[in-house]
Amino acid sequence: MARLPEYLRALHNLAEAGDDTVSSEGLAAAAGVNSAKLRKDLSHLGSYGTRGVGYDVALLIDQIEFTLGLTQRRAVALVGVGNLGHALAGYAGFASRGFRIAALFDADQARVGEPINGLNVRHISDLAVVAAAESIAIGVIATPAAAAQDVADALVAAGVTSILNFAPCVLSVPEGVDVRKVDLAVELQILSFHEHRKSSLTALPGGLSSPNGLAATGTEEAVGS
Ligand SMILES: NC(=O)c1ccc[n+]([C@@H]2O[C@H](COP(=O)([O-])OP(=O)(O)OC[C@H]3O[C@@H](n4cnc5c(N)ncnc54)[C@H](O)[C@@H]3O)[C@@H](O)[C@H]2O)c1
Repeated sequence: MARLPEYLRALHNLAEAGDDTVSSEGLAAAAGVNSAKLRKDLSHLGSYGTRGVGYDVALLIDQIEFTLGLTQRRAVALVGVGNLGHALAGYAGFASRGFRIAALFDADQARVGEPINGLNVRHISDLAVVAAAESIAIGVIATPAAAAQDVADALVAAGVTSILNFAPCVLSVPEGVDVRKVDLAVELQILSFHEHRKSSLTALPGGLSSPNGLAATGTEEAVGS
């Protein structure tokens, strides 16, 4: 499932470039996976491609969007319109990926009423009313960690059952509520680990460096997956 959004992004790029079909090798390279894995993934969707032709780009987009539930554009509420929240609220790319930022909330009265990307920031106390009116499906938390659990509780009370949490803390939510966490510091720490491992592989006992430049091979993981 985590690879499907990568295939979808690559397929949209191909469609924009005017490509009607793509080989499994071409799509695998564009999505950064190996082609055997891609063929196996797509076979689970019932998509096998045509020998010598490849996959129909538009059809595969439809199949992946259907599988990911993207045929319906989901409404997103963003809570916490500070530095990060401003950047997220102003990002135009969500719409083309199937999401509509439908409401912005903050607890700071000084921010309430501020227009960002066609929406006015609302006070967090309006969350329940707005969530019902806008059929909010996903809540994004971009508040300080100390406020995040209260915000998550308010989102759940307002009927939101999917939360994307940017605050560096663990949220406790009732069963049936899905939480995904994005933490760039964790990703940096993982890269730091790889850096550390590479330098210890090149270091010889006694603190000398390997003359052959022996190094670990590169790895790539999707941020947030
Ligand atoms: N996940 C990541 O990779 C990543 C990267 C940067 C920042 N962060 C985190 O994102 C969060 C926001 O960072 P920032 O730099 O934008 O902070 P910020 O202080 O600029 O903004 C936080 C906003 O949340 C609002 N807020 C506070 N309590 C609230 C509440 N109960 N309800 C609604 N709004 C409330 C504040 O008024 C403020 O506008 C922090 O938790 C930070 O650690 C995460």
